[in-house]
Amino acid sequence: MLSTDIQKLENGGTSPRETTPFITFVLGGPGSGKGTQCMRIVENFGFTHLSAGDLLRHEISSNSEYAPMILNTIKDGKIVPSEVTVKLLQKAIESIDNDKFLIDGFPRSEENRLQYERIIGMEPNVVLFFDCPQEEMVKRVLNRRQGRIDDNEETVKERLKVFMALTMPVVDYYAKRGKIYKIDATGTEDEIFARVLPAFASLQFEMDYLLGHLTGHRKFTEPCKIVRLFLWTVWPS
Ligand SMILES: Nc1ncnc2c1ncn2[C@@H]1O[C@H](COP(=O)(O)OP(=O)(O)OP(=O)(O)O)[C@@H](O)[C@H]1O
Ligand SMILES: Nc1ccn([C@@H]2O[C@H](COP(=O)(O)O)[C@@H](O)[C@H]2O)c(=O)n1
Repeated sequence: MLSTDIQKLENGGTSPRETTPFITFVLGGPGSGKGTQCMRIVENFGFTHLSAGDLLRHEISSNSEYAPMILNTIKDGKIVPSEVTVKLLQKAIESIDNDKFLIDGFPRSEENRLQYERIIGMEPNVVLFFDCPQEEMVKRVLNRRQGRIDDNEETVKERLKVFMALTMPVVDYYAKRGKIYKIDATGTEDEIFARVLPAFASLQFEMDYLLGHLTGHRKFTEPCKIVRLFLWTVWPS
């Protein structure tokens, strides 16, 4: 039996949320600092952090029927089949009482993205992309020392290949749709967070409006987006 009741979800077991949550996808290569910056965004902006990698690692440690497949896929630096990852995300989103989510390390491929759209049925509101040179990412991964099975030279090489071949097309897709906030992920954690802050500051009004924390008319949504993009253009970091 799955720890996450994937089967139950396939049968429509979990009740849908009443409000549409504000979804931020967080992308970047291995070791680019996504998880580190997500923790700070959570502290400052009240998001719930859902790391796709953590959800998959949780499946391994809870010995679900998918555990051996997920373990081998992570060990090889490849991508777990999208239906598994999306069901885990769906279950988490539907069971957590918050209306703002940071979905970290997802979508890793066009297949991930399409499966998410098919099952969850909505687009992300914004996508943060942590842009980091490969040699810096490798250095950070090899210094992480948290006992991760994929933090070794061989797997990180494969993860970088997968990132360039499968994840970058997703970044390009969202860039074309005007949803990408590209963050220079070099420097100290503080310096990087100082670049993240203006992105969320410029989104605050739109988030509050969309989530019904402000009163007003729906026609304000488009002007909000224009103001947000303007602020981001003149003051990106
Ligand atoms: N700006 C930084 N400078 C140096 N080290 C950093 C910086 N930001 C994060 N790190 C460290 O680099 C390692 C990788 O960071 P983190 O886990 O946040 O990256 P990630 O993008 O979530 O990685 P992955 O996709 O592999 O899970 C961690 O050990 C973290 O403490
Ligand atoms: N959408 C995803 C996310 C992750 N994986 C697998 O987990 C590994 C670790 O992910 P992190 O985000 O914690 O770095 C990753 O290399 C993949 O093997 C996945 O398949 N799909």
